[in-house]
Amino acid sequence: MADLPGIVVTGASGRMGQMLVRTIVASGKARLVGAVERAGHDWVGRDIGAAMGGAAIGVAVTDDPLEAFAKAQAVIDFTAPAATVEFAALAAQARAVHVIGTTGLEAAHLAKIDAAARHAVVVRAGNMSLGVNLLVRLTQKIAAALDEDWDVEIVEAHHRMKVDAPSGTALMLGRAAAEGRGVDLDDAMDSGRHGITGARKRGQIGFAAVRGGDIVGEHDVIFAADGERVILRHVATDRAIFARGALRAALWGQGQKPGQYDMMDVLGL
Ligand SMILES: NC(=O)c1ccc[n+]([C@@H]2O[C@H](COP(=O)([O-])OP(=O)(O)OC[C@H]3O[C@@H](n4cnc5c(N)ncnc54)[C@H](O)[C@@H]3O)[C@@H](O)[C@H]2O)c1
Ligand SMILES: O=C(O)C1=N[C@H](C(=O)O)CCC1
Repeated sequence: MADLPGIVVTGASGRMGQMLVRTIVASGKARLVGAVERAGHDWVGRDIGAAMGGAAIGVAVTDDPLEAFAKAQAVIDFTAPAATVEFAALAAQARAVHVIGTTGLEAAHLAKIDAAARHAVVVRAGNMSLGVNLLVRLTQKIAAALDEDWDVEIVEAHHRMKVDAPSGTALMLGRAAAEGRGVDLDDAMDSGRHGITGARKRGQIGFAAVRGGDIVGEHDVIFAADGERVILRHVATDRAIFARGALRAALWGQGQKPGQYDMMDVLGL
């Protein structure tokens, strides 16, 4: 047991944080050695198992990430952009693999993560599920096979608490479609249409976001031409798919060279 890689979960009280704690503890492949929450959170100081409403598991929630990371071989981080940037520097300092599931990261955040990845292994993906990563590959292949007579639209739906749009997954799918077409997503992207938009421009990749209820995550990639449509769809019904992917990434990252990786590397897709 003591030989198993030790993992710290950040944002441990969150929707994904709690799912990760359960997944790691049940896995038999890793040990939970730390649970981090933001300073002032009322779970700080409590046993994470008890705080989640179950039996105590001997890991107290802390607001001191560096102290927690120093004991770990990996950090799994599904929090928020500002926190993830801070954790990237600290995980690199502790030489722990940093698995980043946080979405909504902008260029300035990504630059700091790149800097951390010069010293440590970082695995980052907007979606850690096997199904979505397969869908990304399929999207790229279909986009490469079809010309711009086929309009690409990405429609995503998530729960009412989600704070970023388009979703990280939608951006992965959009990037895959752009790559397949040999264009830059920044040039082709059309997101958040409203008002008198004018007709759709040829070659655009459109994004639309639905937010409501407890939707875990749904993504359609629509290729629409005159007279026919091809629709690729992924429906997540359980956050465990993301947590399993993240744990797999944390284990895969052990012994890899410093650098930035994604779930395609982990899954060998
Ligand atoms: N990549 C994937 O597969 C995947 C899957 C699901 C969710 N996500 C992303 O993961 C992130 C979290 O999603 P969620 O639904 O769990 O959100 P959530 O709001 O339920 O949880 C986020 C947690 O992070 C904590 N946090 C924020 N700042 C912190 C800090 N400085 N230190 C420690 N903890 C801090 C919050 O207190 C909260 O408990 C989002 O960006 C979401 O889009 C990614
Ligand atoms: O619940 C979320 O938030 C999710 N975020 C990721 C995204 O932005 O694509 C993955 C799906 C769930």
